[in-house]
Amino acid sequence: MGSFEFTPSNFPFENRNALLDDYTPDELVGRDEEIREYHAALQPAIDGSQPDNIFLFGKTGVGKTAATRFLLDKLVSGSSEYGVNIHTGRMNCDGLDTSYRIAVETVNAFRDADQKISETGYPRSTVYDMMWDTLDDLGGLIILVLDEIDHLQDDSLLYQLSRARENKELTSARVSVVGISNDLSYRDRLSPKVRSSLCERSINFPAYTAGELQQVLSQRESIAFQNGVLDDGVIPLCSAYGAQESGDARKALDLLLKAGDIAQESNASTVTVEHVERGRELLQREEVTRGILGLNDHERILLYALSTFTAREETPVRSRKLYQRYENLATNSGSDALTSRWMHDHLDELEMLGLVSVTKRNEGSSGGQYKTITLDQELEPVLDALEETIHESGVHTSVESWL
Ligand SMILES: Nc1ncnc2c1ncn2[C@@H]1O[C@H](COP(=O)(O)OP(=O)(O)OP(=O)(O)O)[C@@H](O)[C@H]1O
Repeated sequence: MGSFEFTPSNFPFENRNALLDDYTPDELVGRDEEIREYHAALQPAIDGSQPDNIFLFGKTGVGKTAATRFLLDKLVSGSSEYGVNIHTGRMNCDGLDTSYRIAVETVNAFRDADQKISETGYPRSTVYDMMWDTLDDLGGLIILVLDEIDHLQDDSLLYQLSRARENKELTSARVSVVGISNDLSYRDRLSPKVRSSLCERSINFPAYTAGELQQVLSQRESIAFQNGVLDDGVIPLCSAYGAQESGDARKALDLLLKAGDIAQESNASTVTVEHVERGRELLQREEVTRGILGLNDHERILLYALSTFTAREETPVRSRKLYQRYENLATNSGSDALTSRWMHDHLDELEMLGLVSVTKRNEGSSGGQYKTITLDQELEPVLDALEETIHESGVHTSVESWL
């Protein structure tokens, strides 16, 4: 047995942390147009006036948060240089999903440690009053960034903020809101008044192209890796996969990190395209397992039913046939099958998780519509993950006859 002592072994990395999600590079590449637009929208702040509210939208991993961090850091350092009073507060609405909680967080973000308030126990109007007082005490311009704003269950705070000056709640401070969302339908769900206020300036962050991802990854290469350790094809391949997977820079960076880790574990002398391919396989497996772990028993049985068709190369399968098999497996495992209506709703969820793909088809001259379904992942990792999670339900024994 080896000694298992820990000794530094950085190869192939120079600074592995530069590939982690919380790292913001000094310059952002591949987002010139969006950053120019965002910069212009924030420019009034440095001139001493209030910028419009800004709404940033685009799919996950396209640089919305990174661009915000980057520009607000520059704005705050500019404000001290030019003597303008600017404060910024950033909150993620994923953990703070009501106006009440955001208001408490806003109070606490700007108060000294001994003045912070508890998260519960006040009427909402009291919390709002404390928030107005806190903001007015700061004075000047306050930029509130609400990341994942679509998690906010009510729009009371957004509404109140849009009227705060008009209602004389704020007299010395002005607040601009930056809302960030990857839910493209969020804007349409807002009341017209809140929508027109929040979305005074909307900036779309499109998916990265493979070329833009190459710029992002090459910039990180120089910080994260030792000189010359990446084989030529590594960055183009990670970028191509990232572009294929919804143009997500996070995924492309994760893949580059995984390839580096695999090269390190196998004591290779360079990072190769084979390490990238192996890394991709492992990441896909992890993603499939994570998605399946979050499903309930019936969703897993449904996925199992679809896997049996996939194993026999009988996909795309019509929803009626899939439902029959799901019903069979559920009954055999001793649980009552849910309705076909349930199945249709949950197929949409499985599709959003990237596990299945659903296609609507027309019946032809009779004019009816039906759906066909295929598994959107490799069969083997899906079955592995299902088997890990489905033992107790009794489906496992009944499914084998179908495979
Ligand atoms: N143009 C870029 N240059 C360098 N790194 C980038 C760039 N765009 C994104 N990244 C990096 O990719 C990762 C994801 O980016 P970011 O968090 O900004 O995405 P997002 O659009 O806010 O996604 P989400 O909606 O999931 O929060 C981060 O690690 C970020 O540093």
